[in-house]
Amino acid sequence: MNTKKIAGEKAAEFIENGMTVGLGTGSTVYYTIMKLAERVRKDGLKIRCVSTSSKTTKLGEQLGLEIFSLNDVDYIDVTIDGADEVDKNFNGIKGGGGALLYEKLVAFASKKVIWVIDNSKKVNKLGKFPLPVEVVPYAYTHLFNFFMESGFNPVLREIDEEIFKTDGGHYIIDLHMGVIDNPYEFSLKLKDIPGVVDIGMFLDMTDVLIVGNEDGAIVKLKNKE
Ligand SMILES: O=C[C@H](O)[C@H](O)[C@H](O)COP(=O)(O)O
Repeated sequence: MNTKKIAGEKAAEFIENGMTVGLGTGSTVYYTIMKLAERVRKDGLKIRCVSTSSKTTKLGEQLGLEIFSLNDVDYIDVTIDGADEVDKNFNGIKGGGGALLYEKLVAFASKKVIWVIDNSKKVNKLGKFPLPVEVVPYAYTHLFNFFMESGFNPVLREIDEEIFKTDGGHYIIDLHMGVIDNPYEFSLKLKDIPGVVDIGMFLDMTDVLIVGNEDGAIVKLKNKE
């Protein structure tokens, strides 16, 4: 049973004719994008999309979805995205695929944000998943050393022995922190460091969580059981 598919496809049901839709990045929202493209093709669903990464743009365009730049829309009705871990308050860590900055910008421009995850992503406290920090390349060695001295266990993200570069042209340093007891305080502290562009901690940004299970998708609304 593909629980990512179950969650991803369920989220597509939230999209209606005429909407501007934010398309997240990753292997779960992939199924949402596939389903939306099918509805566009078969049912004549009319939507405008805004993408959160070059990967998603490529996929969307291949499937015939109309992709607009974020600056060309006034707002986004609904954004659907994945997450790397999510706590009971719908706060989460994202950026495992490196798309955190654009994902956060798209989420910020959205009236509603839906996350699609499988059961394994639910946590009591954030921090098990390494926290991605997107940094300006000009200063990355200094930021790395600072994180090291602070005891944050930093790892510079590389792919095929090359430093990974985000769509925004930045680098990512993943912090292996363990449990983060006060995410709000820690988020402010990190974002205050010069050269930190953004971090993969998404606090109070998500309205609906869709969790894929073996026996179907569970839809949870924020602050309601
Ligand atoms: O940068 C990537 C994104 O934040 C993804 O949404 C996140 O990593 C979850 O991806 P997946 O659904 O593939 O686990």
